[in-house]
Amino acid sequence: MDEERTAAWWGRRAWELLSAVRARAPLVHCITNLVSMDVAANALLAAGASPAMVHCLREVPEFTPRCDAVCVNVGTLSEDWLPSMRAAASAGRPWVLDPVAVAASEFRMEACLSLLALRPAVVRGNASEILALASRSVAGATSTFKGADSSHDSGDALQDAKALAQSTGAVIAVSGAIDYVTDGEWVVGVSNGVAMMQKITATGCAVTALITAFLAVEPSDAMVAAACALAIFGLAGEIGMESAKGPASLRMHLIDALYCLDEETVTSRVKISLQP
Ligand SMILES: Nc1ncnc2c1ncn2[C@@H]1O[C@H](COP(=O)(O)OP(=O)(O)O)[C@@H](O)[C@H]1O
Ligand SMILES: Cc1ncsc1CCOP(=O)(O)O
Ligand SMILES: [Mg+2]
Repeated sequence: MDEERTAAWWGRRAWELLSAVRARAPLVHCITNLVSMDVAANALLAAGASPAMVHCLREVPEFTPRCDAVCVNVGTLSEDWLPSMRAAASAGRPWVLDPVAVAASEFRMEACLSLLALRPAVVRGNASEILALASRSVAGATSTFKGADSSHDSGDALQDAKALAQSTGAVIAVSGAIDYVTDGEWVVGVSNGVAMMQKITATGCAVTALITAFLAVEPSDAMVAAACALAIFGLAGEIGMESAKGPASLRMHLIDALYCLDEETVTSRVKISLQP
């Protein structure tokens, strides 16, 4: 990174990218899980993007090339959907992979490894998912099994995330209390967000969809797109939490906050920093 990326620089970039999403309304093709479809589509709409949940294989060759970016999420994977995911990932659009519960089964692990080979621009997972994926892609990495929720802190997965980025060429984003984003060389940390976000199902899936929208407007810098989307989503969670009584109302207030974010709030409250 040749320019000095201060906190103020990141705040301005986050605002520029959110503004670009609002101005351009990128069409985001999501093949995402059944749990997340509603919240991911609503998060994309609130941010200014245009979501389309399309998973029929026969539609992919016609539809995906018309989209600005693709989000592939294996949360409710089926044998029918995997060919659609592979076709959408191969359509030449920038795309993001969410390896939900990748260690749940050998079928899911093999599916994720085959998708990784199709070169996603970004992989966003929680720490347990990134550790599990790295354990099968990177020599020397180890993992313990868990489902869709993380049983690790994001920092636990940082070294494996760097190795995974180096071996795949993808930017790896590990979410958690601090979100880490790495291209295998540089690491940035994003400290926006509130712990209650883990108590709403599919917040991870929603932020992966948001990363896809940011990638659509910043395809040449996946690391900046991912870090800014994570910060914007976390900031919406912080503002939403000011009015929320629990997970259900946080879900509503987070989406409202995402819709209402303004320049002053974004530039003063985004917390992204280069990690040593
Ligand atoms: N302890 C935490 N503090 C603040 N934000 C968090 C925390 N845990 C998760 N988040 C945020 O919640 C969102 C979903 O992340 P996470 O729960 O790790 O994903 P997943 O739902 O895939 O397990 C991200 O935006 C992340 O930054
Ligand atoms: C609970 C669950 N089961 C299959 S997909 C899914 C949602 C996972 O969402 P997230 O990865 O954002 O926690
Ligand atoms: Mg997840």
